[in-house]
Amino acid sequence: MSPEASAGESMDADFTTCDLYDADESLQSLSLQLLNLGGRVRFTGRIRTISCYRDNGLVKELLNSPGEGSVLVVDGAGSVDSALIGDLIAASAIENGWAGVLIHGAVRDRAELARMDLGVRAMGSNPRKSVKDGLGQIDVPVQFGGVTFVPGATLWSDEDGVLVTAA
Ligand SMILES: O=C([O-])CC(=O)C(=O)O
Repeated sequence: MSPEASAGESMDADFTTCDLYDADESLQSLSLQLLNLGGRVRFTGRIRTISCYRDNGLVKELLNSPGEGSVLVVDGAGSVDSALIGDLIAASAIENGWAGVLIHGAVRDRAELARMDLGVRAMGSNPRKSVKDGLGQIDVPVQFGGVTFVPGATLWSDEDGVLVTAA
């Protein structure tokens, strides 16, 4: 696929990360092996971010607002001690037009998430909920797995991995 074709990426996700990387080796590639847990394995969109720790108040709030095809990157500090989304929050993300959620942390309700039309990548799962105090930050650059995720950058995710436009 040509870089011109990739510039017109859309909801139908007509891309592969391997082709994108071959066309542009300046793309950042995530080394962290996040599991594909959503029903939509191939997804792309503009990045929004949240930084939080075992508190998903902001995640719930943001995914309940218009996503306009964006991908929410949640830096949960790599904690898998409690889940940052489950099927209810995922359902509100779909209703609000989000393309996907990529979590440096855990989810719950895996069986449901696998059936939902949403991109979901995370380190793993935990049935324990997070608190909802709303502590954390929205739309700040976050860094993990060798990638800097800047709000407004583009992310592509498929079976092979995750690419992000240069910071
Ligand atoms: O509410 C939560 O913290 C996560 C959850 O169970 C859901 O989204 O269904």
